Parts: sequence; C-alpha cells; structure tokens
Amino acid sequence: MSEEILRMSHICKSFPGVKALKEVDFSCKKGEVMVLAGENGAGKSTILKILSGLYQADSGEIFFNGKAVKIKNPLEAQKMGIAMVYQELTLVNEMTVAENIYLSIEPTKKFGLVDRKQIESSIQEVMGQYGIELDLQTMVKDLPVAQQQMAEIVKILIRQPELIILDEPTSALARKEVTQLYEIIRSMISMGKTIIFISHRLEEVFEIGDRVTVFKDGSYVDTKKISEITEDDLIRMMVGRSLQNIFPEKTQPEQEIIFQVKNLNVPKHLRDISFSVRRGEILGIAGLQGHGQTELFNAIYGILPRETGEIITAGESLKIGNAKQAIKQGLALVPADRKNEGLFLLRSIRENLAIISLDQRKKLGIFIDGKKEKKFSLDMKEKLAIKLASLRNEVASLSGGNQQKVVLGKELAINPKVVLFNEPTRGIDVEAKREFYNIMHDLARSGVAVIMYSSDLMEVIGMSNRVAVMYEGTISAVLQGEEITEENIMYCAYGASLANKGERTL
Ligand SMILES: Nc1ncnc2c1ncn2[C@@H]1O[C@H](COP(=O)(O)OP(=O)(O)OP(=O)(O)O)[C@@H](O)[C@H]1O
Repeated sequence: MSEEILRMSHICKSFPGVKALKEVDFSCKKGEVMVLAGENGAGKSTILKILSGLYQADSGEIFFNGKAVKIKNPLEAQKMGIAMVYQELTLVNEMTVAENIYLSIEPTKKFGLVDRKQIESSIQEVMGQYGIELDLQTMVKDLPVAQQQMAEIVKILIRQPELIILDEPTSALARKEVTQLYEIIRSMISMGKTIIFISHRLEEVFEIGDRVTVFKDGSYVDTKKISEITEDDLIRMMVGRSLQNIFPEKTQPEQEIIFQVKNLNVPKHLRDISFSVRRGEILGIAGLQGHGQTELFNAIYGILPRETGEIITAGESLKIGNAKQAIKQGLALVPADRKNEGLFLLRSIRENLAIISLDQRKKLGIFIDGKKEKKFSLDMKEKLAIKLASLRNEVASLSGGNQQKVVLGKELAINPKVVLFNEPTRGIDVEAKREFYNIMHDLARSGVAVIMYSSDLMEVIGMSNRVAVMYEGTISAVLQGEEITEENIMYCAYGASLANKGERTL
C-alpha cells in the first residue's frame, strides 16, 4: 500500500447559520486520483479550500507528508506543494498567458530576480512534459474557456506541486477537451503527483478515479476503491436522507395541460428541452447546480434569447421575447437572486408589491390610483401573511422569508397562469419555508401551473407531482409517483441513465 500524503482529521467549519463540515476526516495516498463526491452543499469545496489555505478550519488537524501542519493562507499551501485549480478561473483577462504565469511566480521569488526568459523556458518545459499546447502570447480574454483552464493548470504546474486539487475541472469542457484533461491528469500521476478531483459526473468518477470519498450534508460518509464499487453503490453512499415533515400533502393536478415547452434550444446552455405542465401541477426541476436550470427559466421568461423553441399556454403558442411580454401572457418568475433581480431594496414594501400591476395600468393609460395601490398591497400582505411594521418601510428592512413573499406578491398582481420559482426558499428559515410551501400549494390548488427548481433535493421530492432532472443543459429524465426518490434523481443528475440502473426497469 502506498504511503499517505494527506490526512485531515476531525475538521469542523461553520459559516453563519451553516455547519459546513462536522468532524470530517479526509485522506489520500501518494500518486492516486482521489475523487471527492456528494450532493450540492455536502462540503466538498469547503474542505478543499481549507486545504489550500483559503479558509481556516474552526477545529481539526491536517497532516501533510506525515507532519502536522497549519495552513494559514494560500501562499503557505503553495510553499508546501499544495495547489488548487478553482472552479472560477483566477486569470487576469487583460494579460497574456505568459504574463499571468509570471504574476503567479513572482511573489514566490523562486526564480530570484525575475528572468522572464528563464521563466518562459520553464513554462515551455512544463507544457512539453504534460503535452499541453498553448500560445503564451495570447491575451487570456481571447482564449476559449478550455484553453484558459489549461493556462490555469500550467500556472500551478510550473511550481511543481505535489498535491493538485481540481474543483470540477470538466464542467465547462467539451468531450474532446475532457479527454485531453484526463491525459494531463494521467501524466501528472506518472510524474508522482497526487490529485484530488471534485466531480459531479459518474462516468468521470469511474474513468479517472482510483478511490472515491463521499460527503453528505457536511459529514464524511465513506471512502472506497473505485474498482470495488458500482455506480449504484456510489449513489447509495450519497443519498439516504429522510424527508422532513414540513411539506403539505401533495396536490392533485387536473388532466388539462396548460403549459408546454417544445424543442427549446439556447446555444451553449439548453439542448432540445420539451415538457408540459398540467393545471394545478407542481413540476419540480432537479439536477446539480449549473446544469441549465436558471437558463431554462430565463429562456421561458424571455430574458435569455432562444434559438428555437415554442412556449405554449392553453394551446396557444406565445411570442415571448422579453419579460414584459411574459407578464402579459400570464407568466410569473420568482428569481433566485431576490435581492438583485426580484426587489427594489430601497423602495417601500408597498411600491415593490404594486410595481407590476402599476406598470400594467400605466400602459393602459389609466391614472394610477393610490388608493387601489394601497388596497392591493394590503390584500397581498394579508394573503401571504407578510410580517411587517408598515407598508411604507423599505423592503430591505424585512427578513429573507418576508422579502421573498413580497417578490411573489408582486408577481401575483397579474393573476399568473404559470409561476416559475427559482430556488424559492434559499436562505430563509424553516418556518418561512413551511409557509412558502403552503403558499405554493394554494397556488397550485387554484389552478396555476407551478414550476420549481431547487438545489435542495428533499424540497423537490417533498413538493413535486413530477420531477424533471436536468443534466448538461437538457432534461435527462422525468420522474413521477414512486419513481421520485433521492437515489433516482441523483442517478440522473450525475449523468447516468436509469434504464441501466441495477435491477430497476422503467
Ligand atoms: N463562504 C461561505 N459563506 C457561507 N456559507 C458557505 C460559504 N461557503 C460554503 N457555504 C455553505 O457551506 C455548505 C457547504 O458548501 P460547499 O460549497 O463546501 O459544498 P459543496 O459540496 O462543494 O457543494 P457544490 O457541489 O454545490 O459545490 C453549504 O451549505 C454552503 O451554502
């Protein structure tokens, strides 16, 4: 058995209101590819940010090459030989690839006085060793994302790290580029490096990993040799939470289809999406974050231009090219980023609530009736039980849950036929969540078609009549009834086909 290069023991880390890591253990051996897997929010990025010196653990110990170490900042991690390629690239767009690499080397003074020629020949040498081709004189902003990522990798390889952390490096890459990255990883391993790889793709875990460690809700679950497990085993390690008793009993949708999306395509984001929603139905959209869910909502709502695709309500194809047209056609959107997209934070609660109905009335050339505006906002306050001191206060003075009710209240002014909820309960407390679930149910019961995306899988399971799972910009499966399980959803969210799953047949 090869020797252990890293051991992290009993690591705890909290952020305000969240225990991101609870007494977590994590270790890897020299020369292996260790995959770290788990649902969104499991704590994967957090532990690796601690390892790379970006965050400090609240408690716990780290041993690197057998020695106890304290990693106070990224520079210390770098000096130890630990390097991380982040999900968000860190290159300066207005500089060339070479300049970006000098920038990362200069502070280390590894090369003494800056001898650019010497650095450049070291860069060429590293690229030769790993078979990476890059034009060093190109401005970063002119490179495609895949090449930018290569530049990022060269930037860390030049420092000859022992342990390299890759946080979802393939998420923005096309198949050919992924194969190239795998080759580079294999060369890294043959040069004696150790790799930690966060992945959200089953195929990739099995193709590139030697072992896999699974986290769930901030806790360590298990570590297994890839060669000794199946895809089913891995999914089972990631799931298994119990459904909290905070969801109302499921609604009974009617048969009539009132909303349809047909062959929706948005270049680079969405591929051939078709689905329908019945009157009174709650359709949950699931999948790991970043697989096109927000783009789907924005494309339906006319914020993101569609290349092809029809949006149909009540049998009639709609021309929706912007949010105003969407509103006119009876579509409402509760956006994920309520503070920036959903509200005018410095305006009053009353103004926020009335803004859409006000706009509609203005368009019709009707005098804005202050009394009506007041009545509407009072009605909404009652209907949604918005807790507030005065309708004249700034909306920013409300709690997250009440702000979210205002976002919804303002949308309800148009009596929508379809409401799109993007992450409706993110960042609000459990009691406010429960209220929101009831409001969504009431909407469905009144005949509205509700479409909801949430990165909280249990919320999707607890609320939806059917669940459409997104993977890489398309809907990989639509589940209903007994099929709606955490395991099935994770299976599809990790890019596997349910048809191949264990003994289950569709
Ligand atoms: N800087 C931060 N401030 C507040 N909360 C945070 C911060 N970083 C992470 N969290 C929270 O800590 C928990 C773990 O997050 P983390 O990003 O480590 O999960 P993850 O497994 O990497 O998820 P993903 O697959 O979505 O990247 C989540 O609940 C997240 O919201």
